[in-house]
Amino acid sequence: MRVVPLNSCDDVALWSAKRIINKINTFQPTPEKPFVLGLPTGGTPLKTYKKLIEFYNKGIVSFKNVVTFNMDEYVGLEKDNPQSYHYFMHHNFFSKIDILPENINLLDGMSKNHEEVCLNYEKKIKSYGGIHLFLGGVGTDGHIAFNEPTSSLSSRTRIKTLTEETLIANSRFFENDINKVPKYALTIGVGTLLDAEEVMILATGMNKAHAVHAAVEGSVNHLWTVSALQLHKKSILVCDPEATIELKVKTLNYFKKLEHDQLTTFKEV
Ligand SMILES: N[C@@H]1[C@@H](O)[C@H](O)[C@@H](COP(=O)(O)O)O[C@@H]1O
Repeated sequence: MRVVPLNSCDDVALWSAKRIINKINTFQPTPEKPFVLGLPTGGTPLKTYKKLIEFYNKGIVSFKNVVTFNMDEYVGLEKDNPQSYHYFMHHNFFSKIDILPENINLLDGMSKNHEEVCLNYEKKIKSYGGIHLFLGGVGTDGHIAFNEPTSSLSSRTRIKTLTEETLIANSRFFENDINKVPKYALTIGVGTLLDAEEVMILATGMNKAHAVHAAVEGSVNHLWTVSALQLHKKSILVCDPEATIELKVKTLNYFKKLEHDQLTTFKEV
């Protein structure tokens, strides 16, 4: 695992946006060979989306030949509900770039047949040959997407019941009323995430420190699904200083030195 300890959450946004852009531009996507990008919602990636939009406006990147798959969606929220992840993505990102509507994929939380929706999502990802880069955040309890503690580490896209901790954490988007937060969500599985060529998880703020510790220094286990990153060939965890406070000094220094050497020797993100 590569851990990238940066100086601020703004640096996390810039670094992650640059990495996405480098990946897309190096790939040189075409309509026949699109770049396939997995995307999250949440407060953490918002700044990355803003940076990507800035780079798009400057003509540094185009999303015309990019296909996206979002990680998850609440069950029972209409697409135009401001708390739905459909709304979040359109409002904060898709409406501000040149992505083609037919290239956007999100799970349908209003469907009558969740199983079929989830199965088709997996099939569609496969039909593109898999995801090139999956961007994600992490929950305070270490969940990735909505893979709550005890989710199978080989799970695929499916419906999940949200834990009380997640309901409480996400109630900030629902007038701080836990009863208004949907109890279920459709989510890609840990296995779906691990299939991506590269996984980049962002962690900012002190409330993510325990999750970062579990991901980097804990053992692989289903209570902290983010720890499954340890099984991935190319996973990157990009952190601000607050998110790394539970790491051992020795661990943190090792990764800081690696990144310093990377910058001075290879001059690349
Ligand atoms: N399903 C989402 C996750 O994908 C996200 O990573 C997490 C953390 O969100 P935030 O970045 O707002 O802390 O929240 C939700 O539970």
